[in-house]
Amino acid sequence: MARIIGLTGQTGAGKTTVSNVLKSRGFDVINCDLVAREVTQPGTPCLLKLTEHFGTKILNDDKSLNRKLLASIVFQDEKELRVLESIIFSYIKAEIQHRINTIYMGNTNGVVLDAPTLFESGADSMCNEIISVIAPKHLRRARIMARDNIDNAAADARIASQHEDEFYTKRSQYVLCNDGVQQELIAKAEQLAEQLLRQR
Ligand SMILES: CC(C)(COP(=O)(O)OP(=O)(O)OC[C@H]1O[C@@H](n2cnc3c(N)ncnc32)[C@H](O)[C@@H]1O)[C@@H](O)C(=O)NCCC(=O)NCCS
Ligand SMILES: Nc1ncnc2c1ncn2[C@@H]1O[C@H](COP(=O)(O)OP(=O)(O)OP(=O)(O)O)[C@@H](O)[C@H]1O
Repeated sequence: MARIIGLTGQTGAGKTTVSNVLKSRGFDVINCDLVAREVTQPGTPCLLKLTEHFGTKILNDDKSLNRKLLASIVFQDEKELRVLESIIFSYIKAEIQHRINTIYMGNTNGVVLDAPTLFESGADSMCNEIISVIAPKHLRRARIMARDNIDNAAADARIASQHEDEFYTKRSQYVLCNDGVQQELIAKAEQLAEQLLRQR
């Protein structure tokens, strides 16, 4: 059985930065944002269910999901976000389980599930241990505005749909705070990787 390590935290906190360090130390990483994209490719049963609820307005001309439009709907309206999650989470979890069963059967230091909605989706139950990355809200806002080219309102809407620090920290064995320069987070992640490798 592969060792499964959950990696979670708020948008812009620094999960990808940490998962890149863990990858460089021999851990395999499943990026659940990318899994969510895969399960909503054109023609998939998940995308069909989403259009049944949200309408075909969420599709681009080439039948792919208009992510920006869906984001503008669900991050403004908690009820719609819950509907999206009630449809998509089961597909995401099935794909994660499939990858763990088929791809990571072999030699691995561990599989990292990089998932902003690790607890909300129930994927935390697949994990042996959990790392949270936290950072002050104003830093997260600035980071995602720059990274995703979104305005203040869109950044705040996304942030507001997530939880406060304590939600993540009290459910995690390891907490990394990313309130300094990125190199500091990388150093903390390197240290944690050492610790995880020692515990193998
Ligand atoms: C709403 C969608 C279409 C917006 O797509 P978009 O390309 O604009 O953003 P992307 O997927 O890159 O997500 C960016 C960030 O938004 C945050 N976010 C995404 N989904 C959620 C959610 N359900 N609740 C809170 N925050 C979320 C995360 O921090 C994520 O890293 C997309 O985020 C989505 O399908 N979300 C539901 C699935 C999900 O929970 N994915 C997270 C992986 S488990
Ligand atoms: N300490 C830091 N100082 C400056 N920029 C940072 C720092 N940490 C991360 N960043 C940058 O902020 C952005 C968000 O970081 P990252 O992508 O690692 O967050 P995330 O937790 O994966 O976010 P999301 O859940 O939105 O995908 C990235 O562009 C990253 O390069």
